[in-house]
Amino acid sequence: MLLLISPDGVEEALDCAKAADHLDIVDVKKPDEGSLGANFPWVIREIRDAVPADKPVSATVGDVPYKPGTVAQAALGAVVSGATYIKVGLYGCTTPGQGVEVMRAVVRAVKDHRPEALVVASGYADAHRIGCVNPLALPDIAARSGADAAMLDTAIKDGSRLFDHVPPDACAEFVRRAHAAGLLAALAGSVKQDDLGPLTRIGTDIVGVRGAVCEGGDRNAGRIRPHLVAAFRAEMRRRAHEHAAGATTVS
Ligand SMILES: O=C[C@H](O)COP(=O)(O)O
Repeated sequence: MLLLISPDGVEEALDCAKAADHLDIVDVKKPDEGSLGANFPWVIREIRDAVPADKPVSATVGDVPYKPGTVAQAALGAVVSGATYIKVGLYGCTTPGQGVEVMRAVVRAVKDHRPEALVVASGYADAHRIGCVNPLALPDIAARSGADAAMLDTAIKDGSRLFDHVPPDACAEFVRRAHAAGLLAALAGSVKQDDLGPLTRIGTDIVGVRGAVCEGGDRNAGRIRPHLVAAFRAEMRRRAHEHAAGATTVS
């Protein structure tokens, strides 16, 4: 499982760079503009320059409306600025068809510019609270649009967590559908160390985290701390070994 960490700007990205050995993807966002709030192009560029070259930079394009043209242009902005994972939160899409339309436009805009960039279609585990597309529809939306990964995060950051809205069995089904379509499965949403057991067991490819690696577990007032990133990674390793040992015992 890869670890994606979301700093809110250059200063936190520098702290991520100090913990670079313990993380896999640096995800640029602007949390005060929403769960998948988009940051400025120059911030993406600065962060790209600040983190080691072998660490991919991801950028969120926003909690986007159902406006394929607008979103495609924003996605191009993110990839031109140096991001190689482009994440789109389908906030304003109420049907899978709308999600596919937006994501097809994004995939074309991104891949015309940089074919090897990865496009991530993200939905929300708490979709029922905001009226957007069902979380389990995301793998199909991603597959039909030519995206590379399906993701879930929470839209409302009020302390409720991924598993409060989409329990582990349903997340397992999400991962199964993503893998069946040849996609990566990414999960996030106030994930804590305690969630790493189930996330590992169900075969999650990427776990996205912010609050759990901020001081005080506070994604808004706390800052990302390298030692918390290291501790989170250590727990990921422990869970991975435990899971591998269990699999060996069973087989
Ligand atoms: O993409 C990951 C998100 O930023 C997760 O943030 P969170 O762990 O504070 O919910």
